[in-house]
Amino acid sequence: MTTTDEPRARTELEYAAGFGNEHHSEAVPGALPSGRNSPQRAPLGLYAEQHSATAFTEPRAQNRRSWVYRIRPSAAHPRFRPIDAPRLLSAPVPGGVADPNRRRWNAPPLPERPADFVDGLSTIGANGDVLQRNGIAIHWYTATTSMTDRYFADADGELLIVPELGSLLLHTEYGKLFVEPGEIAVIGRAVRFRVELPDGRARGYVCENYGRPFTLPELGPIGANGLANPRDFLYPVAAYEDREETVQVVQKFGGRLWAADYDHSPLDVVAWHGNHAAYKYDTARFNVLGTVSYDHPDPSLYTVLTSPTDTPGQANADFVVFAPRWLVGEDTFRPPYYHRNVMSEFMGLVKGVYDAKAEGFVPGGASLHNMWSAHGPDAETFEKASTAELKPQKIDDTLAFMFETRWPVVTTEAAREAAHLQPDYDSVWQGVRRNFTG
Ligand SMILES: O=C(O)Cc1cc(O)ccc1O
Ligand SMILES: [Fe+2]
Repeated sequence: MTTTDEPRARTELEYAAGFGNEHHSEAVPGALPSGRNSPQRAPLGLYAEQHSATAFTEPRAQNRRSWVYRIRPSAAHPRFRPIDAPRLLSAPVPGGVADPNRRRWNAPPLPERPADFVDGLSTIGANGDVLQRNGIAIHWYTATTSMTDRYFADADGELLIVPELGSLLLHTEYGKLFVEPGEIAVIGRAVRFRVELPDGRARGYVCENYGRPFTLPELGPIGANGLANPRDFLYPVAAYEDREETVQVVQKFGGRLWAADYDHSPLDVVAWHGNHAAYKYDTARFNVLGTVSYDHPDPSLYTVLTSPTDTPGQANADFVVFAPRWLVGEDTFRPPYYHRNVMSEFMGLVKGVYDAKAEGFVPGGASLHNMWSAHGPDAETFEKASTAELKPQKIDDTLAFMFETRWPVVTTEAAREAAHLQPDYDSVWQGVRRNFTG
């Protein structure tokens, strides 16, 4: 197999910066036609092809499409056949239960048998409808082998990947992304890729977004800067595989996996331009804003990316990070308040301790507080935070995140029966004392 650049040290990969920019990149000089997208004959004998991630007619501010110049048009492939993937499910979840109970899981174990990124996808829950292009699915991935002769594409949604353990080298149609815990990657809908595991094993979370592509939230009165700044989103530069041998291409389509044997690599894009691709973001770059007076602001202030719906403010999914930050609120209960929320909240932990839970919410684990389910600090956290001296305090060495969504997350049987489900999550609030002095 020949590639444009053999695996290089992680830090040496090149990127192009800017969220949603009209990026352009060529792995071979002259591969990108100038002045038009589809010349009579594309340069270097390449085929021109458009990838439309939004309807042709969507407003400019939303429109996502890229032009790629590849060795063979994507159309050159044989028939797809369905393959089994019993743990990778879609909405509506078969046998799923919309459950008001709060759930918490420990980290899932890594597979004992070799499993690549696709084999290791296991669905926790989903909402909406995969065929209606609304809702999300939430998966864990646990992988112990790299994808070498196998490629994946998700026609059902874009993939927001949150690594918790081990780095990922994502070889995509648009080039390579190296992503490690603390960073996130988004693979655009239907972008073909394969996942290499530089550390030999990997675990993390995936939000499969069936709805509108993730975008940056509006900033309103915050102003022109802040939260996740557009220039910190990094896109790959073109890098192609020129490979003429049998490989398997797996696509997720309509909630099932389908496979076809190609006689070449689908990562044969020599040049591209556009704004539909894959990108990564380092959460350490998140400009955390908070109170400098009193009270605990709502966590929407920590939104990195949002997938909007037609109802303003009601996200299909928000991706929110609880990153290191200073707490300075005066006369304030500083951790997350007790609350009930019509939106549903799935949380994961990449590292450290989350400030609402003294213990039990562990890296690689997860919690689900569905629509209106009452939650908030555990007993120990309340005791400490309600009596602490309110000096400026740095929350450090931690990264929790939330996928917040307008519909309840319907859990899979596998998630409800998992050995790593904590049996008695409710008890974390049992010790909350009665303090009423009447
Ligand atoms: O439940 C959670 O821990 C997430 C959360 C955090 C916060 O700071 C305020 C509200 C909220 O739902
Ligand atoms: Fe919450």
